[in-house]
Amino acid sequence: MRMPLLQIDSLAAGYGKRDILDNVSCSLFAGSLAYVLGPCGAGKTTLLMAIAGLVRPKRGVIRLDGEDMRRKRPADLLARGIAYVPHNRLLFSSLSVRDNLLTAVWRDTDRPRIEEQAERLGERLPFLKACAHQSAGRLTNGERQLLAIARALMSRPRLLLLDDPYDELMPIEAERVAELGGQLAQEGTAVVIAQRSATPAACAGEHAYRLDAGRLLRSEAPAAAS
Ligand SMILES: Nc1ncnc2c1ncn2[C@@H]1O[C@H](COP(=O)(O)OP(=O)(O)OP(=O)(O)O)[C@@H](O)[C@H]1O
Repeated sequence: MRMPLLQIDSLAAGYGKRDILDNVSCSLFAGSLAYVLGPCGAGKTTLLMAIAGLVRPKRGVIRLDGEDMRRKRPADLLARGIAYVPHNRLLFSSLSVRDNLLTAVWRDTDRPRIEEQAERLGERLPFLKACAHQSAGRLTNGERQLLAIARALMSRPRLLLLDDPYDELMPIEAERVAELGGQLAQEGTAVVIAQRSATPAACAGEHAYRLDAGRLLRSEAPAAAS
């Protein structure tokens, strides 16, 4: 039987004594695109951060390729293929586009591989090359979001977690981000997109979950692009 890339069983997580996630279970296969929907404060960020090792689970198990990830540090999880793109993108506005991309590189020991990946991303997202020496602060919101995703892709993740990626984007920018998520999934990356509600940028036919009072429920597929 095919093993899920990510398997979450009975996960509880939160802050201090307060549980935000309660008994969350789901699984995700390589090459799938999943949406986690929920209103402000539902716990979407908490869930993605727990998967990325940035919030410690209180109970339950998170497995990657069947291996328990609970005690792994965020850097280990990154090395194992989990990349998280935060809600506010966390770019360095005064640094160039290229330098923002290279902030993803922790060790400079494999320069040809780093250059090769930066080149590949530049072919996929031409503005990365065209604006390489421009400061990230001068990019549009859509470009900033794509740069944040490209930075995460520098580590060639198998699981990409996008936290509210369509926030403050114009519809055409949101479509480009959605298109990139779809392409990555088709190429074999598992992509999770957390957002407040189904939007036109979210495509039909994908896995959709809803966070409700700390529980993760299967939801109707988000509306088709219009
Ligand atoms: N570091 C923290 N310490 C304490 N409480 C927190 C912390 N981070 C988030 N919370 C609380 O946890 C709850 C869930 O927050 P979370 O950011 O996971 O929700 P969300 O669904 O991502 O919301 P949004 O759509 O606004 O980003 C909220 O009540 C929030 O106030």
